[in-house]
Amino acid sequence: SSSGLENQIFQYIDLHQNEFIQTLKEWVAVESDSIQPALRQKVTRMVELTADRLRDLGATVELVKLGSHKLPDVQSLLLPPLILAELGKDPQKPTVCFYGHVDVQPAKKEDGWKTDPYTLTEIDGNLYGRGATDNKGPVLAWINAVESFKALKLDIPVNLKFIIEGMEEAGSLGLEEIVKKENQRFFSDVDYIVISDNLWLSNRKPALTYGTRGNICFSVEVRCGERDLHSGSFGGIIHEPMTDLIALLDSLVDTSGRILIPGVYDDVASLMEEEKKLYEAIEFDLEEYKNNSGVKKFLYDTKEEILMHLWRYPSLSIHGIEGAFHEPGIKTVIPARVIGKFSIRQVPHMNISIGEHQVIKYLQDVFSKRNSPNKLKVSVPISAMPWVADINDPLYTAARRAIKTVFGQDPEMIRDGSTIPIAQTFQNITRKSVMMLPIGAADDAEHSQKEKISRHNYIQGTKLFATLFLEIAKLHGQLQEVSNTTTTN
Ligand SMILES: NCC(=O)N[C@@H](Cc1c[nH]cn1)C(=O)O
Ligand SMILES: [Zn+2]
Ligand SMILES: [Zn+2]
Repeated sequence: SSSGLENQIFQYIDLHQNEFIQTLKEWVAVESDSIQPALRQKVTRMVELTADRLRDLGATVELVKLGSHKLPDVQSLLLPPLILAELGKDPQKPTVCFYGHVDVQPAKKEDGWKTDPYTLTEIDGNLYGRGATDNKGPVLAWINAVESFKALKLDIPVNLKFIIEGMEEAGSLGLEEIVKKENQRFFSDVDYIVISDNLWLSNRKPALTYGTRGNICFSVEVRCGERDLHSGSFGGIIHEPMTDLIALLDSLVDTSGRILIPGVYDDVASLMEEEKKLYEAIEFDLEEYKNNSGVKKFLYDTKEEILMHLWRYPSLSIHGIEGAFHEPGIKTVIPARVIGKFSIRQVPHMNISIGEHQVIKYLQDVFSKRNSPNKLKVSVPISAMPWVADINDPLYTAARRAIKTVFGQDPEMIRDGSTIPIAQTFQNITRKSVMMLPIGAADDAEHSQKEKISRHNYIQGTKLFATLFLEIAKLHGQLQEVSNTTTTN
């Protein structure tokens, strides 16, 4: 149950919920899509808007330049700056660093959105819009929590640091380098790192996340010449790039979802009895999860198989083909150059460079059997490692307590099938405790056409973060007591 202090904060948050939603609306309105080069300025604008908000809280904000990156067919493109901010520097208090991103996946009304993706629209208690849950809503919930302490003139019981980026959806370009560079400075006094960039496993039951899959993204280019050709004039007499590419893509997975690339499963951690029991104990409504997807049948029928194939086995997804004619109507063309995009979600203990080599070799072998004179080029634009944390870390204890206070129930301890590129880097480089504390529900449709966060989750999520500050402070007090006792004995 909540304390008097918590009740005071919760009341403030409830009373100001429409203002919090208004700010989310303003943030969603910025088309901060980090994938499409033409929208890069909007990402930078979004980062600046976030920096303004942090300054309003009284934080010291540094905008770190990340340089530029090279995209195929595009002159080098400026990366949006990275926000490093801090609020409070009391040596008696623990320091919590929040990581989030304010860039979004691409979205167009024509993709099948019922509402304009960049106009946050409330329908039946749900706030629809691109970035509502991934990740603008959670970033703002954290900021709202801080703002609530400030507005009530309450002492924030922890020092806060913020690392907010604008390139997460494009693989967190430039971020790893900064984490390494800042390890002895920005991160030196950080005790805990909290990420809130994933979803619960259920539409209603809160969760705490201790692992994510990694990802290797591949681009496979097949080219026959410099320009597209008329299929009447050349169809039937040339090796078509698209035919080669479709054959290559079709050779990657079988109908049961098994990846066909030799060696891919070699390093996957073996399944121990104890781990198996973990999946059996998890509360997971398969029907609800299926309904959320809108898909009638999954590749597996049991909860245990589904969870294992989301969290502890790799998967291969084909995302798209650049250069293919995709508009409505018929265009009788043979595209000269097509680029297939797919990715492999990696799990412990798979290795990125081994995975890259296995895939490149396999594609070259399949291609060489086709006797095609076309040019094949395989590249790896981005990759990220899987991450698994120790759930016995005190940070998880604090979060469990905060969840119990706000939601009245214990969280489901989960892993996530998606990727937070920087999670493992944070853990490896800084050696600090890293935790993912989601506030979005399983039906939030991240990356999809009906992305949303519910009003309830956004507001309760704000309360959760405020409570987490208090729980971490309590925990730190206890930890100090323990270490004092140890030294005096
Ligand atoms: N909400 C986290 C998220 O969606 N992350 C992306 C990151 C990524 C991975 N590969 C390319 N981008 C995800 O797809 O998991
Ligand atoms: Zn995200
Ligand atoms: Zn995302």
